[in-house]
Amino acid sequence: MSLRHGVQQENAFLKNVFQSRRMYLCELKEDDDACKKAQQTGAFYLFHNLAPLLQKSEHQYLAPQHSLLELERLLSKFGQDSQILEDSVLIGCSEEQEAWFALDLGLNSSSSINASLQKAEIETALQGSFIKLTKALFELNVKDASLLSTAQALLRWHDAHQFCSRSGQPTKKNVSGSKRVCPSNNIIYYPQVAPVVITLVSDGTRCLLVRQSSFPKGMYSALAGFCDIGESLEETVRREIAEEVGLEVDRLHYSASQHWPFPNSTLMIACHATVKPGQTELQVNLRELEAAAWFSRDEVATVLRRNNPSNQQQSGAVPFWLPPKLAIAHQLIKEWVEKPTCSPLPA
Ligand SMILES: NC(=O)c1ccc[n+]([C@@H]2O[C@H](COP(=O)([O-])OP(=O)(O)OC[C@H]3O[C@@H](n4cnc5c(N)ncnc54)[C@H](O)[C@@H]3O)[C@@H](O)[C@H]2O)c1
Ligand SMILES: [Mg+2]
Repeated sequence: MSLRHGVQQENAFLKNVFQSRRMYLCELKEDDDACKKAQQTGAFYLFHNLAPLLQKSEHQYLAPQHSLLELERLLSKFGQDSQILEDSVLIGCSEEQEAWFALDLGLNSSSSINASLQKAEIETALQGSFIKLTKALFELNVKDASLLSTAQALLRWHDAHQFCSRSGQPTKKNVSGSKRVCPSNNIIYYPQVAPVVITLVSDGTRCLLVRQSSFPKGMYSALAGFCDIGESLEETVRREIAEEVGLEVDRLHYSASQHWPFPNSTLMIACHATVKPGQTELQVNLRELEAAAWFSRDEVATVLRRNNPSNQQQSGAVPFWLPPKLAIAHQLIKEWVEKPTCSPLPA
């Protein structure tokens, strides 16, 4: 077998695995019986008031999985019936089609008659701790960070959408948690995503970094803003940049996107934008930003190389730091530093 043929076969195999995983997830989302069956052999990630159960291992957190049987034993140990399991949501599946679910033991949902379980007691029983995602996200591996972010967003959405906004009646979740339905009028509610554009603005030689007062001390990032209803992404980019720093965008191009769990789960759409040389004077909107400034490629490259606030405090040499690797702002900034001459598309 030639090398090329071998690579083609492997690619075809990977494509099949990906395809069958997608099809399986699609079936579980819509088919309540299939999803209930998948719970029997599936794995559960646990939360308490939207904080995931984690175990500390050396320099990172691990997210333990539990089987349905283990959960039923846990609930019975605490004198709870297993009705709370109906609140679990489907968050993904393995290549071997083991379905993954998330369940919050601390939220009092309408479908659960159980009082929320005591956090400390569960932590002791499961040898872990419920840790806020804001604290743990950057110490998780990429797969767990993504799964737990999705899980938290879905659990939060269900917790906040238990009643129909038309009839006021309780809505009912399907088994997978991909929707809720109002039994009195059949209105279907689907989990919502708020789109946000995040843009790294450049004048060709420098990039614009900004600070909000809510950012950790010393951290600068790219400029971000929520899409208004009726806007295209391009319109949002132009409006946000005009509103926050008073600049006019010349060209922009799309880079990548990311689900972001903070503060309430958004879809971050990342772009690069350029302004015309000579039109770089900033009018910083101090209601939105604490500071905004142009930084040279060398300054940004230096900070990227040693991007850890504590390192910088020790040396005292670098006055600011950038978002961590997992954040799409970091990727945008890295792209700009590494590909200074990438040609922008017309907006
Ligand atoms: N992943 C990353 O790298 C990264 C980097 C920077 C910012 N962010 C995220 O981008 C998001 C938006 O940035 P921003 O705060 O500059 O946005 P912004 O400039 O639009 O300002 C926020 C304000 O927009 C209004 N708003 C409009 N629609 C909203 C909605 N659906 N939800 C909440 N507020 C809404 C509110 O008044 C809010 O105070 C933040 O949630 C932040 O966490 C992510
Ligand atoms: Mg903003």
